Amino acid sequence: MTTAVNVEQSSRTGGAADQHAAVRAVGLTRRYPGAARPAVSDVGFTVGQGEVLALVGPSGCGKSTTLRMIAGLEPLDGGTLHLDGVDATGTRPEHRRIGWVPQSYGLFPHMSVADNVGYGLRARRVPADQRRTAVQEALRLARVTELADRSPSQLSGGQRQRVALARALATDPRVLLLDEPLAALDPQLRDELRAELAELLRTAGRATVLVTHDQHEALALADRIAILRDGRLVQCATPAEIWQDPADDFVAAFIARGNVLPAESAGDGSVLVADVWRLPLRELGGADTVRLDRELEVVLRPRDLVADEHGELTLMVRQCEYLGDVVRVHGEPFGGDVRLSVELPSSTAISDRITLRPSPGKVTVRNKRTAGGNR
Ligand SMILES: Nc1ncnc2c1ncn2[C@@H]1O[C@H](COP(=O)(O)OP(=O)(O)OP(=O)(O)O)[C@@H](O)[C@H]1O
Repeated sequence: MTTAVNVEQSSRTGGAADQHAAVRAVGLTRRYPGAARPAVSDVGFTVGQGEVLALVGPSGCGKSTTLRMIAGLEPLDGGTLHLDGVDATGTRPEHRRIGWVPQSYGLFPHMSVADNVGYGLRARRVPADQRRTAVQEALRLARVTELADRSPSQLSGGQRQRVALARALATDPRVLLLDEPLAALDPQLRDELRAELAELLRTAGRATVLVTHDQHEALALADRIAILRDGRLVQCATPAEIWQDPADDFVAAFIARGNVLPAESAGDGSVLVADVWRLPLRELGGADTVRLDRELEVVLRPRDLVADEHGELTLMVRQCEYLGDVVRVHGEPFGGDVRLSVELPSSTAISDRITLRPSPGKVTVRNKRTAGGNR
C-alpha cells in the first residue's frame, strides 16, 4: 500500500516519487464535442506496481471516461499519461499492454472458455505452444482451470467474471482495467464475490484501476480510492484515511454515509457543533492538533454516536431504515438546520426524538479544509 497522494500536487505535476509508477496520470482532461463543461477535468493520480485503485463517484462524474483515457479509447484534451515511466499519452490502445475487463464481461458465446482466454494472444499471432502456456497460467490465476472446455453459457455469473479476468491476464498486461466488475451480478452474489475478487486481484499482482459507484466495493477491493465529483478529483487516499478523514461532506456522505459539520471553539474547552451541540474537546479525536483560532469542523461517521438519555444532542428523527443489525436514522439536530445520519443498534428504541452522545474519541475535530477538499 502506498501513502495517500496530495490531490493538488498529483493533478498538476505528479510526485517525483511516482515517476516509475505503473500508471501516472497528470491533469487528465476530456471535453466531449459540444459539451458545456469537461467530463473529466485536471484529474491526477498514480497507481503503483501491484496496487489497486478504485475510481468512485456518482453517476456521470467521469469514472468511465477516465478509465477509457487510460486504455487509449478516449483522447486526452489535456494532461499526460505515463505507463511504467514511459509517456503513453499518444500510444495506440493495442500498444499500451492494458488488460480490459468490460462490465458485462464480453465473452464470445461460440467459443470455449480456453479459446476466449486465448483470443487476445491469437489476435497477436503468439505461437501456439506459448499461447497454451499463457492460457493455462491465466486460467490458474483466475481459478477457472476446470472450466476450460465449457462454453460461456454453461457458467455462473461469478465464473464468467473470473473467465473475463483470465482473458485480460492472458496477454500479460502491465495494467488491469475493470469497469464495474460486480455490476452484472445480482446483489447477493455481488456481496459474496467481493472478497473473492479482492483476493484474485492480489494474487494477479497487477496495477489495477477499477471503476465502481459502490462504496462497499471500493472499500473492499482497493488499496486507494480516488473520488470524483463533476469530473474533478476530490480526494485520493487509502480506504482507512478516507473513512477517518474525508476531504469534505460529499466524500463523508458518499464513502462513509457520514457527516462533516461546521463547528467553532466555544472558548471554554468545548466546541459548538452546527450552532446547537456543545461537545467537550477532551471527548473528541484530533483535539490535540487542532488550531482553535481557525475555523473548525467535526467529522462524524454513522456509528460514532450512541443513544443516551443524558446525551448532549437531540435528534429530530425524519426517517429510519432498518438494516438488520443496525437502524440508520436520518434527522435534524433540535434547533439546527443540518441533516445528520447515524446508525444505532436495531434494539434501540426509536421515537421521533432521540438523544445521543459521542462514543469516546470517535468523533473527530479538525480545522476546516479549503474548497475542493485539498489538504
Ligand atoms: N461519448 C460521449 N459523448 C458525450 N458525452 C459523454 C460521452 N460519454 C460520456 N459523456 C458524458 O460525460 C460525463 C461523464 O460520463 P462518464 O460515463 O465518464 O461518467 P461515469 O461516472 O462513468 O457515469 P456512470 O456511473 O453513470 O457510468 C457525463 O456527463 C456523460 O453524459
